[in-house]
Amino acid sequence: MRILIVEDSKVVSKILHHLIKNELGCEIDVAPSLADAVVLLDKHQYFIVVADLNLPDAPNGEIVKLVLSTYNTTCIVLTGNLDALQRKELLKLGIADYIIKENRFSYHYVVKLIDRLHRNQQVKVLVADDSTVSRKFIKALLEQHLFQVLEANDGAEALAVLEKQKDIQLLITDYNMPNVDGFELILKVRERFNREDLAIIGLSNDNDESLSARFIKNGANDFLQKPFVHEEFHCRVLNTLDSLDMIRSLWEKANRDFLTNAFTRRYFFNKHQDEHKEANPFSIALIDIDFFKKVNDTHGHDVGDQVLVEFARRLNTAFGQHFTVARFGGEEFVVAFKGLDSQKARTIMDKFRAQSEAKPVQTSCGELYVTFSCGVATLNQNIDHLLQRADDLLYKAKQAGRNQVISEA
Ligand SMILES: Nc1nc2c(ncn2[C@@H]2O[C@H](COP(=O)(O)OP(=O)(O)OP(=O)(O)O)[C@@H](O)[C@H]2O)c(=O)[nH]1
Repeated sequence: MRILIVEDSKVVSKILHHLIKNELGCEIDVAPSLADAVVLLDKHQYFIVVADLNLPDAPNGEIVKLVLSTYNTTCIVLTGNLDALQRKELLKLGIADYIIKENRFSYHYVVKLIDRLHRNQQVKVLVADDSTVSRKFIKALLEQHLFQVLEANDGAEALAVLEKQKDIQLLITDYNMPNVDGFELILKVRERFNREDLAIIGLSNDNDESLSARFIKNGANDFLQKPFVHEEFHCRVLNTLDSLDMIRSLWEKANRDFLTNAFTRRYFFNKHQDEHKEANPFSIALIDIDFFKKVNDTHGHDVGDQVLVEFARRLNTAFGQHFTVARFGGEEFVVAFKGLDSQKARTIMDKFRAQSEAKPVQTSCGELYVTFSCGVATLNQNIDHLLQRADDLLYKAKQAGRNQVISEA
């Protein structure tokens, strides 16, 4: 990504250049005037132009129109002050945002906004509203912030879109809609999508004061009363997505092992604790790398870590798409084979064992050949009992000489 700063104050452009470079590491050009900016805009494709409204050769914000219309590039406006009329005109032109140069937080906000806009390109937002005018208006605002926008005419259509496109991160829904209204929609959506999967902002032009609290109590992350101003809309969307990122990162920390990125023991139990209540066969393979202590003792802990990372990667590549792969601790992993009996699970595990044994792990100390032992058991009581049986079988595999998979008869 390449950014252009158009700013005649050397101090301001230096601060911005420093912050953007440090935090985003992207390429940055600086133009002190409109004429210099045109030369650079003709030469490069910019992701964002951060432009000062008052330039020596363009004192009335001419740069903004030029960037938006001639170069079709997203523009963030920097200004010392802004009156109500100027603000209205800038928003009408379709700038991403304006920032008043007040203090150091203003410059940090610019950096945060550029980063957000960059990430927004991958973020899908669904707008559910039966009013075409309102939907198109919200869509235009979201597109100024570079989101991928999908539309639904009512709650039922929104549910169908969410069902098809599982990677939508934000739903913005109106309250009054035919078929399925905003409340019903949120309730149905929350049955299927957790807060770490999907954020929701409710909207309404209804005068009912209790509406915002009702929306939030029913599972929305935020609520906006119509009509709203551009800036408030953008701030709410930004905040909501920031908290979604935060929730996701906390979730990852709790459920993914830091070293190998495999799921944690905690995730495994949360997901499979109640498996015995379902009728399907359910097997687990408990896996333990052979003589792993020797790897550490001979080559050092770092090389041991490299082996663990590669081993987890192999397990994930082989099974991760359909089954749960978790690190139970140390050099012990588990694969939950939902839908497979122990014979089937043993067969595919043994195939994986043979492939893994034949392929050396590349480490900083060279190639290392690693084997593992494994016990496979099928659920007939509860998950703790199942793990105990798999552990007994794993012990048998170790006793029988290692590098083998033993399952229940
Ligand atoms: N590098 C590294 N080593 C770990 C980690 N967690 C546990 N270990 C080491 O894994 C080793 C496990 O050793 P043991 O339980 O004796 O098992 P083993 O050497 O694999 O022997 P068998 O299981 O009997 O084949 C210990 O040396 C632990 O210190 C880790 O995150 N990184």
